[in-house]
This record gives sequence, structure tokens and C-alpha cells, in this order.
Amino acid sequence: MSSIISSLPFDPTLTYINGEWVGSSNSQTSSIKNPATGQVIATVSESTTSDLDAAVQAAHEAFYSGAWVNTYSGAQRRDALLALATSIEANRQALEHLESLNTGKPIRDVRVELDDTIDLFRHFAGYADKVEGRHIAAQTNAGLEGYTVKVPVGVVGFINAFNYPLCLLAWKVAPALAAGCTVVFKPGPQTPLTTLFFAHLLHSTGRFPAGVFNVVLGGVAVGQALVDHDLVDKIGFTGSVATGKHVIRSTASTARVRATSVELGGKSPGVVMPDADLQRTAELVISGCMNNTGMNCNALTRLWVHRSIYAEFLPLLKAAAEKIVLGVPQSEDTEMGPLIDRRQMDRVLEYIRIGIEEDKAQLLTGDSSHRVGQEGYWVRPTVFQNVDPQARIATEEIFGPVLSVLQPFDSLDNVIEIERKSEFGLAAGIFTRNHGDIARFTRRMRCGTIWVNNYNALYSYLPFGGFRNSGFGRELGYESFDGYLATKAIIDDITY
Ligand SMILES: NC(=O)c1ccc[n+]([C@@H]2O[C@H](COP(=O)([O-])OP(=O)(O)OC[C@H]3O[C@@H](n4cnc5c(N)ncnc54)[C@H](O)[C@@H]3O)[C@@H](O)[C@H]2O)c1
Repeated sequence: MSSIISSLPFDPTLTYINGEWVGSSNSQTSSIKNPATGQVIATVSESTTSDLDAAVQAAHEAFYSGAWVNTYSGAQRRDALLALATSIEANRQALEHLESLNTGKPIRDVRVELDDTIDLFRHFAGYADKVEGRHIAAQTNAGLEGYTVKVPVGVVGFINAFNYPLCLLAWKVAPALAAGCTVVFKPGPQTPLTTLFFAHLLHSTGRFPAGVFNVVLGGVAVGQALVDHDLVDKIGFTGSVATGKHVIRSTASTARVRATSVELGGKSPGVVMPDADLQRTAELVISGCMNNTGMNCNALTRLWVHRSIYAEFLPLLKAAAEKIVLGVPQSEDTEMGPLIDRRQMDRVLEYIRIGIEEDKAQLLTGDSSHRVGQEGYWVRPTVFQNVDPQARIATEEIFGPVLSVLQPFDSLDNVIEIERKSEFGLAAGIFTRNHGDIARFTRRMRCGTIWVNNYNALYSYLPFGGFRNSGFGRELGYESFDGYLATKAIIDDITY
């Protein structure tokens, strides 16, 4: 067993339900692997549907007893979340090493994710004491006054993707707890370890009543049971389009419908205009695509390059891709780690094969047989050029380090028209100093985030989410906090 696992301050074979550490009710377990080596690093419990039921009942009781939202004032919830942020900060080194070991992420990237995680808890703590409604003065001479009251939506069931375990947990849990909701959280089955560490830290603050935060572990069966449970008031889902659509259908077939927010996949375009700083843009595009080994919902994977600079730009792109350092994730020099598991690696290699064989693109760089060490799930940064915009590698989400540089374009307006019809609408980027082009692009593109002369920067205070098949609902920003509140209208006859 790795020394990181043996020195954890909690028992990873248990999970956290109703303020206690418990095993699976049928002792079922699953193995967690280090994606860099393929070796098993830990055994965790698999929650059963009866464990899930216990977690939801606990969250329901904690919510409806008022233990979190009534007994605790907004200011107390704020202080609890601030204490939690301080505790995460005090334990950040151990969390970073655990996250890097479980995900294969380069340690320097995980540090940025820990910065974000801590910031997210502090940011949303600031909203906890600022739940506000509106007052509407009497509209008629009948003396009726109206005002709105915002209340937490209740029990939120969260289902997370594997790719940013701790950071996406913070995206979800920080605003939900700040709003006064209680939570049942299911991490991606491949990457549960920092979620358990987080539960340990939350428990250790002594500021969160039992049942306010609960963890269930496993895959499809427990996820589905969470979506279907009648005591869940809202589902927050992050994952693929196929699973997301299934989740939406399921929440509509339960006895009581419930609010749903789904953050799904993407195939985000970038546009390089003739006046772009080509060297800088090549590096931004490559990191925009290859960051997190391409397992990034908003990865820049469809690149439009203007005809007038195509020949000059592509060698810069190739050089930027080839200089990325793959290696042991815990080494300070490593810039790119492995894919999460064999299934994901096989999927990416299959797309690279399709790209080569479909005859709608040419391979510019990439070596599909690359390995770092004998085991592990490694694929080198891969770039295709002259890609037909309809090719499969140009239209389907690969979720790996594969960039499609499309055939050269002449008109930005045509690009916008094509992209407005895309299946996805998560993000886009444009590289130019021309203000008119920036204005046309940012106003006409139909997607949730648009980066201008940068890519991938996200902030606690700006919302993130999709159009079309990239999902609905917003995470981050005030918009996400508001998504955990329901509005009541009160009409008061002041003459009575
Ligand atoms: N838009 C975003 O914010 C965002 C962020 C990260 C990842 N993603 C997307 O996530 C996908 C990759 O993640 P993944 O492979 O973990 O996705 P996935 O859809 O396979 O799984 C997502 C989660 O759903 C659970 N699940 C599976 N079947 C379920 C069911 N029937 N009911 C309830 N839960 C179920 C899984 O166990 C996992 O926790 C990509 O498509 C990526 O674009 C989106």
C-alpha cells in the first residue's frame, strides 16, 4: 500500500453517512487504481441502495428538522464554511498528493485545483448570510403588498464526474451548503479518495450537524438510486450527455418531479484570426486542449485557423504539443499525466485510429503507442490537421488529448453560423485583437463561456454551464448559489 494511503487520517474502506463512518451494508468493495501505473492503491466500499436510503433519510432529517438552516443562522453557516476552508488549507499538501495519486494529475496542476477549492468555500461562505428577497410595493388600492422569500431547495443529490474530484465537489457543495441545503454526494467511481478526505475534514470542524453532508460510493446502481429517491429535492449532475439525458428522464418519472441541473459534455471551438499573436496563441490552444490530459468538458478541441496564417501557424502548434512533458505525476517537471483508466485510454486510441483511417484528416503529431512505464493509461498529445468539420474526431467528444485543426476558413461569420448549429454549447475561444471580430463572436456564439485571447480561466464569481447538449443550470457565481434557493411569493393585505 502506498505510504500516502497508509497515512490517511480516515479509513478509506468506510464512508460518511449521518455524521458517522460506516461500511457498506453488504460489505461490497471496489479497487481504486493509480492511473499512472495501473496498480491498485486502495479498496473502498460500494454503497448499496439501503446505504443510499440511509444517506438520503439523514439529509432529509437534517434539512427538515431545521438543524442546518433554522438552528444555524446564515452567519453561522458562513463561519462553518470558512472553518472548513481553513481546514482544507491546513491539509492541502496531503490532499494534493492524494488527488494526484488517484487521478494521475500533475502535482503542479493539483495545486491550482486546491487553490480553487479553498477559494470556492470562502467565496460561497460569503453568500450564506446574504439570502435576499424582493419587496414589491402595493400594486392596487386594495392594500395588498407582495414580497419574495428565498428558501433552500432542500436535499440535493450530487453525482460527480471523475475528472476534477475535489474541485467539482467544491463547485457543487460550497454553494449548496451556503444556501442551507443538505447534501448526498456521489463522486465518480474512479476517484473517490479526496471526497472521503473532505468528509473527514468537514466532520472534524465540528460545525456541521449530522446528516448535512453524506457520501455514497459506487457507479450506475447507486447513482440511479439517488436520482430516483423520492426524498431528494434537487439533482446536480456532471457527466456525459448520454448519462445526463438518462438522468433527466429519470427525474421526470419519479413520483415527485424535482429540480435538476446537468453539466454535460462539449466539443468547444477556438478561432485563430489573421492578426493573432501566433506563438502565444499556439501555446494557449495546446494548453486549452491538453490540460488535464484533455479530460476537460470545456477543452478546446475544434480549432479554426484563418487561411492566411494556416501554413505559418501549424508548425508552431506542432512544436507546442511536442514539448509537453509527460511523466510521473508527482514529479515537479511533469506537465501531463495519464488518462483515468483503460476504458478511457481505449476510447481515445480508438478515436485516433478513426482519425487516421477515416480519411478526413491528417495526423500532424502524436504517437498512439506511447507509454510512460509499462502499465498505466498514457496517450501523447495528438493533433490532426486539415480536418473535415464533419469528421467524427471533429464532432464527437473524445475526452482525451486530441486536437482537430479544421480545414482553413475564410469568413468568421461562416464559422459562427456553423458553430451555432453544433450539438454542444459549453465554451468557445477567439484569438484576435480586432474589437469588431471579438464583439461579433462573443455576442453571436450560443455557449456558456467565451474566452478572448485566453482559455480555461474560471473564477468562483463567474457562472459556468452549457447550451443545448452541454446541459442546463449554472455552476459557480451567484447563479449557482441562487440555483439552490427556491422563491416563495407572499401576498399580505396590510389593511386587514
Ligand atoms: N459540463 C461540465 O461542467 C462537466 C465537467 C466535468 C465533466 N463533464 C463531462 O463528464 C463526462 C466524463 O465524465 P464521466 O465519464 O464520469 O461521465 P459518466 O456520465 O460516465 O458518469 C458521470 C457520473 O454519473 C454516474 N452515473 C452513471 N450512470 C448513472 C445513472 N444511470 N444514474 C445516475 N448516475 C449515473 C457515474 O457513476 C458518475 O458518477 C464528459 O462527457 C465530460 O464532458 C462535464
